[in-house]
Amino acid sequence: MHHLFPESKPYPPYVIGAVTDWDTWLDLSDPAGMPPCNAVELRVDALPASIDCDTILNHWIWKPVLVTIRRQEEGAFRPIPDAERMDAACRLMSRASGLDWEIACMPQATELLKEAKNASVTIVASAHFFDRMPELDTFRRLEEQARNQGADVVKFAFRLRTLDEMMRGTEILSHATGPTAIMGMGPLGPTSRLLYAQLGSVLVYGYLGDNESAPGQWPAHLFQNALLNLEAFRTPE
Ligand SMILES: O=C1C[C@@](O)(C(=O)O)C[C@@H](O)[C@@H]1O
Repeated sequence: MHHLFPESKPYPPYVIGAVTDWDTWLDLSDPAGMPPCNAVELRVDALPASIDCDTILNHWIWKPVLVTIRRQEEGAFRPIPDAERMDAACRLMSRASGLDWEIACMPQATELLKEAKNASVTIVASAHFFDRMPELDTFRRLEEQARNQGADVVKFAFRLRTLDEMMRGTEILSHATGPTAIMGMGPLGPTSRLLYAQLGSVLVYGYLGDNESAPGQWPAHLFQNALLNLEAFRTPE
């Protein structure tokens, strides 16, 4: 399988287009569609329970896919028991380029993560704070834990309320010990995403279709255009 960063070149950041509805996913199977992103995140937990892994695999798309089956405590659209999440991740990994797994659940998923590694599937190890911005120590501890357990990318999403909190995000990036993606949620989320992209966040999440997958995202095409228009991200001749 393809690694999410085929050239081991995470900068400029990859725009991830999050998909939360089946019709948008089906539209992506048209190769002429050209979704405005580098990779598509399929939020399996946002699809109706009637859409099983076989159906998803039968309608796979041509863009690199990051599979996410979010746990309830970190914002799932519908609750999925852990065993079922693990099973679905294992099946979908046969076609995926990346797998998002919560740092809190990594210790129970060592086999799954080992299989992802063996299949060169990028492991995005994540933690989400929908109502607060934790202290820097919390992020450092989570990052260390995630990297020790095989994370390729460590990803944090957090609710931002103040400029101080937004700046704390920049410290996460400056202290990072490997590829890191961070993003703010809430009213300051959109601004933070562009700022963090410029400061080295390796993934920028926007949405495809009509619905955000988290508060504070931009439509993916706006991110893509914005990044292409920033001189910092132009490839030197
Ligand atoms: O974890 C993340 C990041 C995210 O929560 C965001 O804030 O853009 C969006 C989710 O779809 C994704 O799984």
